[in-house]
Order: sequence, then C-alpha cells, then structure tokens
Amino acid sequence: MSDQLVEREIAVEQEYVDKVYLQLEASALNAAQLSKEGHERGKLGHEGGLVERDAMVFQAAKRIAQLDAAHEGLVFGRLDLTHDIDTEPRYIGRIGLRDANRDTLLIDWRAPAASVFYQATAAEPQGVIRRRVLSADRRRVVGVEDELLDPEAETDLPIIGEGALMAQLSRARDRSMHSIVATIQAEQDKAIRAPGKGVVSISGGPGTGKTVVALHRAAYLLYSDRRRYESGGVLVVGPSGVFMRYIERVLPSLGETAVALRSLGEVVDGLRATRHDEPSVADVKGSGRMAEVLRRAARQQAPGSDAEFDLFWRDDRLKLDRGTLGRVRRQLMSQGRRNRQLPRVANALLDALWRQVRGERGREQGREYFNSEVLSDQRFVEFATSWWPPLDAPTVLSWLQDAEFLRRVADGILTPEEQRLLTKSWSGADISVEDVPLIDELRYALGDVPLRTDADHDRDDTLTAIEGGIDLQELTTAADREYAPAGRSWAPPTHRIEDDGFAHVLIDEAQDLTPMQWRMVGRRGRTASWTIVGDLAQSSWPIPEESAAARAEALEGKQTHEFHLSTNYRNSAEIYEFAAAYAQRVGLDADLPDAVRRTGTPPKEVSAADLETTVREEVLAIAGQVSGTVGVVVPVARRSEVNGWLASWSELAEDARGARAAVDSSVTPSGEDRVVVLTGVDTKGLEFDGIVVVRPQEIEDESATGRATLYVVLTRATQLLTAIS
Ligand SMILES: Nc1ncnc2c1ncn2[C@@H]1O[C@H](COP(=O)(O)OP(=O)(O)OP(=O)(O)O)[C@@H](O)[C@H]1O
Repeated sequence: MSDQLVEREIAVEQEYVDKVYLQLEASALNAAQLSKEGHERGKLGHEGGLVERDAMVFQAAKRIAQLDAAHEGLVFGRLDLTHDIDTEPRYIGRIGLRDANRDTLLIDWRAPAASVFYQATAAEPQGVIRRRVLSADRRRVVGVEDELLDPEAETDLPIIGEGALMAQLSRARDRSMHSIVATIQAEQDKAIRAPGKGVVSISGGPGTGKTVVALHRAAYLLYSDRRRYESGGVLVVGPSGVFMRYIERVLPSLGETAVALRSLGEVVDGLRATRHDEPSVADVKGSGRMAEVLRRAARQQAPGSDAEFDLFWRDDRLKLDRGTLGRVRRQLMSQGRRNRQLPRVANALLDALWRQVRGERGREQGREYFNSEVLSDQRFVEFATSWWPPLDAPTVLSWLQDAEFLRRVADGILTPEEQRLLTKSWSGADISVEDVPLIDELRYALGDVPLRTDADHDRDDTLTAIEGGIDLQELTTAADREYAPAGRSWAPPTHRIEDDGFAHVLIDEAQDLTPMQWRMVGRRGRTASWTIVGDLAQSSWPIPEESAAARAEALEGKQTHEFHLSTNYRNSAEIYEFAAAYAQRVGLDADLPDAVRRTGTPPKEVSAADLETTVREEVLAIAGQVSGTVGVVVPVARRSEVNGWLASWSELAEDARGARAAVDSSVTPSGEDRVVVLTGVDTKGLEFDGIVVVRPQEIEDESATGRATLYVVLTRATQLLTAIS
C-alpha cells in the first residue's frame, strides 16, 4: 500500500472532520444564543425541543474541548454501505450532529443507526462493505484503519491498515483507562446495548473488557433514556479510590458527566474511607451476621443515660422504672425506626406516668393539665432527651467499642475471638472501608431524624426540644450541633435515607463484594435497573455462597440477563498463558478467555539472592523496554521497604521517560508516576505495560484468598511480566 494512497485517504477524511468541527462550533454558538433568548423570554415556546437538543450539543462540545483528546477524536468511524442502503458514507462520532439543513453529519455511537458499525462482521456484513476507524490527534486525522467486510460487493474502495483493534491493543498504557468507542467488539456491543431493565450481568475472565464495557453501557443508558437516568442518577461502584481515578476519564470522554463514581469506601454520602482492615477483621465486618448484631445495637438504650425516673405530682409518686421503660421502648420500636419515633417519645412517657396517677386531685385536673405541668419540669425534659436522643450511626457504632456492650449484642452470633478482633479494630479514630457498610446498616436501622417543619416552630418549644428534629432551614448548623461525635470522619447528615436510591446501579469487580456491601448497594438500587460485572475466579471474599445469597437478596428477584465476554484484550497471549497455567495449577475455577495478541516475549521468572539488587535490575529493565506504566507488586509486609528502595534509586528518578516511585500505593500516585508500588489487592481492575511481582509465594500466602489475588496480579500486564521469587 503506497504512502500516497494513505495520505490521500487521510486528506479525504480530514476534509470531513473539518466540516464536522465547523458545524460543532456553529451549533454551540446557536445553542448559547437560543438558550439566552429562551431565558429572556422566560419560556422556551415551541422551540423548546430544539433548544434542549442544541444545548446538549453545546454541553457535550464543551466537554470534548476540555479533553486532551490525543487518541480520542470527535469523529472516529465511517461506514461505507451497499448502495441499496445508502450511497453516502455514514460517519460515527462521540456525539450526534446535524448540519444547517438538519441532515445528519455525525451519528452518535449509541444511536440505533450506529449499532451496525459494531455488529457487522465478515460473516454477516449487514450491508457494510468497509468499516473504517479514524485516529486523530485532537482535530487532526493521523491515521485510518480499514476492514473489508463484504469482498463480494462491487467496490473500488481502498482498504488501508491491518485493523484498528490490534493497533489499539498494542498502544502504551498510561494512568487512565481510555474509551474503546472506536473498536467495541460485537459481543461487547450486545452487553452495552442491552435494555435498561432488571439486571444485566456481565462475566468474563481477566482483560475481557468488563469494566470498559460497563462504562460504555452507562453512557448508552444515559443516551437511550436521558430523562430517567439523569434525574434518577447512575451510580458506578468500583473497588478502590485508585481504581475510580483510573476509570474516571472514560465517561467524560464519551460526553457524559452525570454519573456518580464511588469506591466502596464512598458509597454512603458524607463518608469517605480509604483504609482497609486486615483480612481477619475484614472477614468479620463483611459477614452477613453483622446485620443482626447492628440491628440489636440500634435497639439498645443509649449507654450512660438514666435508667429510671420519678416525680411527685399532686398525691402520687410516679415512677418510670426499668420494667416500664422497657415496655415503652419496645412499644415505640414496634412502630418503626428508632429516630422516626422521636415525636412520640414524650407522649409515650407521659402516658406511662399518667397511668399511675391515682389521687383524686390529680385525676380531676385532667390529662392536658398534667401534660403541660410535667413538660415544664426541666428534669423530665432532660430525662426524656437523654433516654431517647436523636442518634446517628457513627455514635451507635462507637458504643460497640465497649467490649461489654458488644458481648451483649453479639452473643450467640459472633465468637469471642471475632468480638475481640472487632473491638481492637475500632480503637483507632478513622473508619475503614469495611466500616462503611456497617454505618449504613445502622443508618437504616435508626432511621432519619424527622425534619422540623414550619408548623413545629409554632408549637410548644419544650415538646419540639424533646422531639429533637432537625431544622429544615438550618440543616447543617443544627446537624453540626447534634451530630458531631468527636474524632469521627462524619459529615452532617444532609443526605437522607429516602434520597439514597438511584435509577441505575453499576457494580464493577462484583465478585469481591462482601454480604454487608451487597446490603449497602442493594439499598441504593431498590427501584433501579442494574449492571453487574465480575469474574468469580478473581474473588477475594472467602465464602462465595454467603455473597451469592446477599447478592440475590439485594436484587430482590429482578430478572437477570447474562452476557459473557470471551476474549482477553489486555494481556499478551504469552502472559495470559502463564497466568492461566497458574490458575489451573492451584485449582482456581477460572473462566479462561482467549488472548489475541502475541508479542513473542514470554514472562520471566528469576530467583533473587539479594532481593533489592534483583528488584532494581528487573524494574529498570522493564522500565527501559516499555514506554507506559510499570507496576511493582509486593506482599503487604514489604510495601514500605520496597517503596524506600524505589525512592532511593537515582536511575529511576532521572529516567528520561519520567519514571518515579510512588511513596505509598495507599496514597494515590500522581498522574506523572510511571512506576508504582502496589500490593496484590491494590491491583484489582488496573493494568500496566509491565509488571514485576516480588515474592509471589508470599502474596499467595498472605490471605485465605491469596491464590485468587496472585492470579489477578499475573493478569495485569499488557507487555512484560517478571516474577522474582
Ligand atoms: N473492544 C476493545 N477495543 C480496544 N481495547 C479493548 C476492547 N475491549 C477491551 N479493551 C481493553 O482491554 C483492557 C482490559 O479491559 P477491562 O479492564 O475493561 O477488562 P476487565 O474484564 O474489566 O479486566 P479484569 O477483570 O481483569 O480487571 C483495557 O485496556 C481495555 O481498554
């Protein structure tokens, strides 16, 4: 194929791309103008639809302009169809665009008309003669890759390149995931475009595109039913903060920003946890048995509050003893969540006291009089507020730090050893990722504190004080006052339980969710449709049956549609063969995809006499051979040691390609760091050009699911893998 031909074809495409950008600018200008006029007129009139659509184009154009779209041009695809379908080529892009005559210039990749771009194959060309993928450096077309799908068709179309997919797969990896919009494969496209009903479950082995497909699906759903998903919200949950930052660019590059990306430590509004508990503690906190422990805790009397109350009134001594208070408490609890009962507390106590009034003087004055007198007794008010205070979840969780309290509520559910692990883990101040579902469980067991309305303000102040509601107007200040247990990372509860739900919930690396985490995400998707992505062989939760049951409960019998992905696009075939052999050797029930790309370089196994010297040699060797990222994966116990080594290697610091050691992988490495140190679990969902695994056996021995973790580690590299034992 001559260079001249390639250049000519690029020039043809450049002409079209220029036209598209000109139209994009015109539409953006037009949208801004129309929306300004619309606002001035105070109504949108019959042009509403037009304004709305052009405004969307405007927003999308703005976002696209913000991208450093080196590989990510606006126009990326072209279809040449048989003449009976269309005589003009069709262009596919990240957004749709029409020209001044309202003729289609660019088809949104999510539109039905674009699906043939992804679905057509040589076996079933569906009217497509040639599929072309354009690569661009911002607005400049830099290459084209063609596939001839229908060799039989009468055509003089030139065919250039060796296919876009291979070119895309061999590129160097950087710190963020890229969209695959130009090269989505047919089996992936089916999962992306599945209807937004029930549960779409996407399974597949390592590197099959589960994550990237799920993200494109989120963008697809927003496109297909914008009103529903934008107003109801789309929640994307992934394993860690590092992972969320790795994937955060994909949706904006597809023109979508209306998606909440949260790591498992951030699912509950107002909470942000990044620290993990050690595996033995995490296993207890993740177990479904914790739900019952927490339910019991939420029903206990607030520690330190008075256990009894008495007062003289007229001729009687009235007493709220333990038995009476226990009955009142059970009766209130039977009516609903604890905090929701706050408005009923004063009355329930007054009832119990009034029942004891026997003297004639008292009875004659009547209940109303009695109420107002007792309510003006400061002692009663203080008792009532301390006996049934408005409670927040972190406060109740802090009660469990007390071994005696924990024993009372965990008796028969957790072993003494498990209880000891828990109390020990809660002696520090900050919450862990594993605490977040526990806090959420308590939020639901306790319920929201009722909001005070205007009508309440006009009522008796004393009663309102006992009811302990949160002021609607002063939500933050009132909450700050009432909800600030010292030393806890807890923001005021401006977010209420009823606002937790989303219209779509997407869970990535779902095989790792603990039963308690399933309960937490389940609450956010009661009325939602779901996308669930995972690979069981990569699971780090030791009791899969318990997780499966919690998952089924979270999904409440919603209908599930299964999709399976079978090609590994990440690893070279040499690396994946090595990883798959390991999985089989250690007896993991792994789903083994086909890896399609050969590099000719098998993984390297070395043994080290002096570990630092060998790690240094191997890391430098890999960093010198690949131009993208390098991961140094270490056992947890060696993390700081290896971090120290990397920081001291001057060759690495001076590496012209910008390699630097991350100080600590629990701190997110900055976008510049090309070489990072990670533990096995940290690598979930990520990928690197090169991986150096330090002492794989120690990683395997580190936890009950160490073999699955090591399998994950061995499937992270795109080009080079070295294992140092
Ligand atoms: N159709 C495609 N075109 C180009 N690249 C693709 C395609 N599908 C997947 N990839 C690439 O393959 C790599 C793996 O994708 P992804 O991380 O989504 O896989 P995964 O199944 O979630 O992996 P794992 O379970 O191992 O974490 C990514 O670099 C992704 O961009």
